[in-house]
Amino acid sequence: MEGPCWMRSPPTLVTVYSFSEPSLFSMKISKRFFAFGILTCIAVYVAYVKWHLGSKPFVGATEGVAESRGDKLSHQAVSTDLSVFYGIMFDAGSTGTRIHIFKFAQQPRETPRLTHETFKALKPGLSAYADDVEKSGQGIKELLEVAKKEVPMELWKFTPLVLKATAGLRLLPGEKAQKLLEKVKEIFQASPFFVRDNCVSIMNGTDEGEQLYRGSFCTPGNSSRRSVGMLDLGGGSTQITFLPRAKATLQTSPSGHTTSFQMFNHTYKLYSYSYLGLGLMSARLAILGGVEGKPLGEGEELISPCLPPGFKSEWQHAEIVYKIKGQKAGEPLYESCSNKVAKMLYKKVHRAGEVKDLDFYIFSYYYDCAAEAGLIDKEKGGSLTVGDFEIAAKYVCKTMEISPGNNPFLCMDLTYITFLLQELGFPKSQGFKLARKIDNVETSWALGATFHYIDSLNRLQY
Ligand SMILES: O=c1[nH]cnc2c1ncn2[C@@H]1O[C@H](COP(=O)(O)OP(=O)(O)O)[C@@H](O)[C@H]1O
Ligand SMILES: [Ca+2]
Repeated sequence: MEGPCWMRSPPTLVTVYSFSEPSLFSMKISKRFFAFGILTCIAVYVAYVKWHLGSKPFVGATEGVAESRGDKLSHQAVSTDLSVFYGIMFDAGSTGTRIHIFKFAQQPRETPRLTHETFKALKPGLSAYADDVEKSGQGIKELLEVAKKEVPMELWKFTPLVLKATAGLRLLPGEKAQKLLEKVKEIFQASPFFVRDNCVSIMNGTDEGEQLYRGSFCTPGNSSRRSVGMLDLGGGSTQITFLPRAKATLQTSPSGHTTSFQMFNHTYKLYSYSYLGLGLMSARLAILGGVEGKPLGEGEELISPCLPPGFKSEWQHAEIVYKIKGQKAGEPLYESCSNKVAKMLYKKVHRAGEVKDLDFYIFSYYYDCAAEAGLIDKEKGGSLTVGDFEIAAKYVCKTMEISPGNNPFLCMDLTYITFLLQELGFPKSQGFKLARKIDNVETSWALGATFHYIDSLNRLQY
């Protein structure tokens, strides 16, 4: 990537006081002020030169080691002045907790570049421990061990450690979510990494989309292909984020659907919205007719036209086990399922007219379901249209009329995706790119959020 991944804010301006009618008193004062002013100017100048020439990422990382061994990317610019620093981001998602350890390299007078990512994921998500907070710490500690192995010991205390939670914790009662976050904070504070008071939080949905977008600028080698839009289908929520070309899109968007952020000294005005409860696992529950956080009564079961006829099983979601059942054979599965899905989605999603003219990347469960249905390669990803999802949904539902197969939810999931994409405003002919990794970096909001966090530390410093 040629351009900077984030821009440093200029040094703060210093207000200069002047005295128009000098008296003896004011002369004394002004002498003191003059001396003070000179000292202030020198301090500001030194800070500015340090900022401008050193261009170091943040106070802790100025101690970063000079890199001489290097990895693939840092070899391109081997220099004794190359400083290396790290950032650790925990993604506490609704279905799992993941650690992203980002390694950055920075040449003097240049902005930092991402050179490597280490990624590890654990299941279930943090929200699964809502009633057993003590147990939630085990996974976090395990993932921290990965960070200790990855980050050189001398950089631990300069490496920021952050956890951001998404839909799983958003859907929990506030008090339960808070207890889980406090437990994580306790573990973080006992760790050897750089931890601030705001190190754990629940991220709002618009931010989630924004950080995903921000991160797309920062993957290595991404100068030529700035993606225009992104769709993320998580377990609890789904996000749509794009950079509108038409002014009308921003003007006619419902409130809360737009945001703006600064990057490359430029303000980006984004359309970004997150639908809580429309992530794939939450959608399954809604399609089945269940209610989030509410167990079924004695002898109750959820009967769905999207499950294979005659199928009977149990399904666990957010620590609740539901008895589930398919309907009796009758109407073709795809038709009955699509009626149910259409009702579930009715008036829940805002249709932004412009999306049909833009290019979109789609991630997470869009990717997983497409791979499971054999529509794309599991490793390499690929390109698909809304129509491809529909054809696959029809095919999978048809085969389920005969046998449930390996994944009895696949008919429901593919039908849901087909309808969700159309509700969001995409025509059947719309093509999407599906990628799990771009240049060996996980496509997730974690990278953008790490840049943003380190940038905010920089701003605090100056
Ligand atoms: O870092 C990542 N890279 C690629 N896919 C990810 C990453 N993190 C989560 N996912 C995908 O996100 C989906 C699960 O969503 P998640 O648990 O994050 O729910 P949420 O975003 O609604 O809280 C799965 O399809 C999983 O493969
Ligand atoms: Ca997620």
